[in-house]
Amino acid sequence: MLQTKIANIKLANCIYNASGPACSSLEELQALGQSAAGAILSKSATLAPRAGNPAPRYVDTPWGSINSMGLPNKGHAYYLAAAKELASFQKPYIVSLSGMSLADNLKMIAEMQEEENIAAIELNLSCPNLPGKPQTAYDFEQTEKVLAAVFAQNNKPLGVKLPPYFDLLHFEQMAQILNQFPLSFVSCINSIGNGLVIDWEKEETLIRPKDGFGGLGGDYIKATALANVRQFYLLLRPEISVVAVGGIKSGQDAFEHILCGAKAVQIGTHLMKTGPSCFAQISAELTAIMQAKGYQSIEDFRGKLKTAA
Ligand SMILES: C=Cc1c(C(=O)O)[nH]c(=O)[nH]c1=O
Repeated sequence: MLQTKIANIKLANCIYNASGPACSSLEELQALGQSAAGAILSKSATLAPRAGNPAPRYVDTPWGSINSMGLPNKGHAYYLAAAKELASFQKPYIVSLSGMSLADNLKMIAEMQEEENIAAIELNLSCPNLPGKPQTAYDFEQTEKVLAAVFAQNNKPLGVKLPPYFDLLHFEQMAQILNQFPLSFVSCINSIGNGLVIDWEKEETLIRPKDGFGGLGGDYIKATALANVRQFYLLLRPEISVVAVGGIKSGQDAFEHILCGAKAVQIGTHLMKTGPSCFAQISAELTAIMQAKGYQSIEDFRGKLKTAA
């Protein structure tokens, strides 16, 4: 019922984890392997390990979450080595990369090429929490330059993690760039950058880094995520799959993203809040909705959102 394909990668279940929450250590990745998730996606890696920002740097809120983690990770070699350990789960292992420079990204991508247990690379062009570093994907010229350099050397299935866009012209400009490259997928969206959540009783910010400014996830961002999924589904070549992430905590949320055109959906904040059992929860809810509507597979309704009459 829930099987899908991202480019030529088969997933038995179209629901898996978003990069970031609960996917930094081998133990966390193995827990994802043991769960109902259809794939395993790592925390974005840099060339060398990083400690990230001082805590509190991630906080759950009633409407979702706010984070300014600062890209803490165990370094790309760790996630490369993890590939062999995760092969026994027989589900695609995708490595997320977020190098501090184009040179770092190219070096990490080159080292990933020969590892057959890495199904794909998700190149993160949208980390909002590196002080002094703008989100690459908000700079269209730089994005084109990065993708040209990446595809001059990459032969593995590769997609990009995009930030949310809010201007219809930006969707068109970005799609025009992305359509030039042999991308396997785009993952929409990363957190909405630089939100601010306050504890009014203590009269202070919830998180410490960047004076409390951080990426928003969860209910706050679902409507924006749906819009980005829909726009890129309509504007990108059909060979480029759209993977949805943003505000998915139920089968209904997953159904809505697939209706907008998503080939697969990723779970971030809800995974942080409820743990890897969320994949079985959301899978069961989505299956029930599909059965109630008479759909056998996600292709029966994917992308078929109607505009109000
Ligand atoms: C890779 C860094 C990211 C981070 C982070 O490590 O601060 N948080 C996000 O919400 N999105 C990111 O892409």
